[in-house]
Amino acid sequence: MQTAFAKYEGAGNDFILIDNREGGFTPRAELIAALCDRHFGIGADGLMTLARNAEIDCSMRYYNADGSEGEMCGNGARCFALFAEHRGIGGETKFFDAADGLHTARIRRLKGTSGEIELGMIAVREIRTGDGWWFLNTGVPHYVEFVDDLEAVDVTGRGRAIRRDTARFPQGTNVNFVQITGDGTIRMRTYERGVENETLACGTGATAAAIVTAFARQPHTTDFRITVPGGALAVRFSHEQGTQTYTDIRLTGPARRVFEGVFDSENF
Ligand SMILES: N[C@H](CCC[C@H](N)C(=O)O)C(=O)O
Repeated sequence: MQTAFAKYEGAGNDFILIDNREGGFTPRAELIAALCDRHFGIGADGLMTLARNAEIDCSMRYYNADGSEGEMCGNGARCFALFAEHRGIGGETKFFDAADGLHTARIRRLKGTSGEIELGMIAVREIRTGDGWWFLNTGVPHYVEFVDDLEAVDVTGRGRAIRRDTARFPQGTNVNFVQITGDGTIRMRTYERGVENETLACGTGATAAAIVTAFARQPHTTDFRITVPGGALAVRFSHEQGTQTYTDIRLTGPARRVFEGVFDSENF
């Protein structure tokens, strides 16, 4: 069967988007893994489907490059909102759900096939702390550790070991290494669960890193600029001092359509 797709990226985190309003695409794990393969497929960190929703603009479902389902993807959801815009779905603010709950995304700027998208994230109400690490859920699980020299970190090696530490993190975890560069400015690198490698950016990871930086190091800062290998993201939120609750979390950053095409599932 022939299926139309579009390829998007957000700060170098790249995705295959499928408009599945007619329901013709069945998201089988092996097919998704084959499509995301960078040598034998289209190549992507993940795949998202857009489906109808009777109450809001549409529904997003996210699958990692290995075919596993993730509850949420911050960069993916910004690309998803731009994809919805390109398909004429919803207004300037899009309302959609992902497996972690309801989201809004505001299209802040459009230029050619690119845009700047501000995405509402689910609230964070709990941060676990261990010896030199923090763990929280910003839609998917994230481990955060501060480092002095980001370039020197073996992100893949250390990321893989922490990701597989199911005694501490039963559902596995994404792993973020964060270097603080100033008040409200950080740099980070992420090892992604489900991609099983370092990626160029991670939106839920940037959100987790900003919140942990505020929680552990900069209690009065609520607005962060985050530099990642693939670009820059911004995160801001509301916070009541002395609590672990972070609400009105907004992730802002770029999204871009790179190309469109058609694949034949029989070839995969
Ligand atoms: N790249 C994504 C995260 C994908 C989540 C996935 N790696 C998982 O934990 O299942 C982001 O921008 O937030």
